[in-house]
Amino acid sequence: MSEPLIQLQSVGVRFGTHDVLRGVSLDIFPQQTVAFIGESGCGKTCLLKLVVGLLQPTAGDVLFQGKSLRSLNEKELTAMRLRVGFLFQSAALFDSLNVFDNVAFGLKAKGGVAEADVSARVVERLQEVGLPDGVRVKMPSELSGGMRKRVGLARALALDPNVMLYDEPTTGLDPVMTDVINELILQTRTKRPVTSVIVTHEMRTVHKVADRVVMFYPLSRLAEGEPQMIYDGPPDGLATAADPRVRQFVEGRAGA
Ligand SMILES: Nc1ncnc2c1ncn2[C@@H]1O[C@H](COP(=O)(O)OP(=O)(O)OP(=O)(O)O)[C@@H](O)[C@H]1O
Repeated sequence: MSEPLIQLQSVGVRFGTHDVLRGVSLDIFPQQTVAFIGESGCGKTCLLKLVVGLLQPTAGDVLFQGKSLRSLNEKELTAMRLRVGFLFQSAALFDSLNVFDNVAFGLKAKGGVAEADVSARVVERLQEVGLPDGVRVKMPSELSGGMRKRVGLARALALDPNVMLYDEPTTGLDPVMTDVINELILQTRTKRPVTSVIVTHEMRTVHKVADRVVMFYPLSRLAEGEPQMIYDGPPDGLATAADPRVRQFVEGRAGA
């Protein structure tokens, strides 16, 4: 197997006296699509933030291509982040910019791309996520939730990222739009050699797009020393997982 792209080594995260993650070790390999699942508050979003250095671990280390994020200076960290696309739950568009400028934002900020090339790239990405041409001049407030998600995805893809991070990409969408976004996530990974990490509550999304699932358990409900990762395997192994907490979760039953 190739070298891991992202490595978490005995990572811990604590806010004040509140321990959120403890002793999490995980290797993510190039072109994997990994889904992080687990009940609310178990630290999934913190894990995404750790991967791009938006959150510093209070213990252990996070490595990107074998290099500790701690060892990167601000310039190197920025260069690394430019290789990572995000799609947040709210799509996080700039409300004062139209769709074109939202999608172009990263390209312009990065610099060194000719105006005509920026335009061509924006048009291409909007087409890729299935948005009609006319959407370019619309403001985010004029768009439906599903369209905002698509614009968010187009924006994330504009920089041709090596890594895509999705934080609950289908939460709050109707079943049809959920399917559209799942398809787009799939399409994104079949079109390019991208490594994806998806935080989601939606089992349909897990089954449709992930090739690996990691389930986390809230530290507050674990005994000292018990591992926080309670499943690491393919989606089709979830229903028959040895750990009853995993089966309970995927069946949507409340745990103990
Ligand atoms: N900046 C912060 N300061 C203090 N506490 C924080 C901070 N960020 C996260 N937390 C706490 O860490 C815990 C885990 O948060 P996180 O958002 O990673 O959970 P999650 O598993 O993604 O939850 P959800 O599924 O509800 O989004 C929560 O208890 C949260 O309140």
